Amino acid sequence: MAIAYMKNIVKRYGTQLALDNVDLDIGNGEILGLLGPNGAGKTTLIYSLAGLIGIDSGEIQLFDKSQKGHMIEIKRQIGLVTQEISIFDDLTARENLEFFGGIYGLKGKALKDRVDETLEFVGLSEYGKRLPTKFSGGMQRRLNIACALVHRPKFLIMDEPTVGIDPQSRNHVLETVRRLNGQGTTILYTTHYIEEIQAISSRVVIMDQGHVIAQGTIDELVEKIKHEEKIKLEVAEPSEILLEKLRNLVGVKQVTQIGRQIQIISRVGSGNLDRALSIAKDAGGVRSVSAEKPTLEDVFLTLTGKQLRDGEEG
Ligand SMILES: Nc1ncnc2c1ncn2[C@@H]1O[C@H](COP(=O)(O)OP(=O)(O)OP(=O)(O)O)[C@@H](O)[C@H]1O
Repeated sequence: MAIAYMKNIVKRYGTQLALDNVDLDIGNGEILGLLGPNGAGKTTLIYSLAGLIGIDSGEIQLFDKSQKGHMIEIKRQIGLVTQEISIFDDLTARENLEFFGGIYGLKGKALKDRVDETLEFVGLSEYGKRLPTKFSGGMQRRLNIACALVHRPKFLIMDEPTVGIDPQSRNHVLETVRRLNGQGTTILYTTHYIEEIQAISSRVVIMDQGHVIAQGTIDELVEKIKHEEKIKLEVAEPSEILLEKLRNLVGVKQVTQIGRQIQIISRVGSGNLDRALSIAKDAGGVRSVSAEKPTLEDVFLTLTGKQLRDGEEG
């Protein structure tokens, strides 16, 4: 059963088409990983699903109800963790949660109990009386998540919740997502970190330029490019001429380079491993070579033509 359903969604900002006839179902109880390069339309999709921005056309349903006419009722069952940390610096962690719980109509003992539970859930019980300005980036992110959880939503939408945090806090966030899901919460999770998607998603949707271009389990997506292989070369002298020669080989779909490392996505059985090796030898020498099976990252690269973290640090 789908908990959320989007059909033919179109959203423009002026002349910029941000969502171009998007169809998407989110199944009850799944962790759906949403991947896409910068500007693909992920945040626009999330904001329209959460009812924060209007769409130009199409139909959105949540919990079997159309957004039109039922938004207040729907919003009570959604939690949204935004990319920017949206907490009050001059309120303690506990007061932040009391504020957000209050918005959802919680009060008295019910509110106190829920705040205690939520602080415990994100591992901040000992810090309830502290101001978030004294928190590390990871703790602030956890409080940000807690604020979206205090009313116990059935459906949690998370827009890059781990940006800029240390690995330990990231693991804590991922563990929180798993535990929530184990308790029955459906989660839509966007990130630029493919390893996070691999760690938690039951299904993945890849977007590019306002379109959903692929969806399925990780195995199903990798299956889509089973006719391709990944050749990795470490060359002595990388150059544009060398890259151009590799790109011109028949059957080659992608050539990317980072320093001396060159990665080639090529059709299986095209014989390009030997050809690439010989071209690279002539162009100054090869330090190492390997051929590997494609990964989710290669699916992304093949389908979008872009690295997942174009223009991003780390
Ligand atoms: N408020 C806005 N006004 C005008 N254009 C916008 C606005 N918000 C987004 N866009 C444009 O719409 C397109 C989709 O943007 P969106 O932020 O949804 O992408 P995204 O996949 O979330 O990107 P990122 O990974 O960088 O957050 C982009 O071309 C973006 O420049």
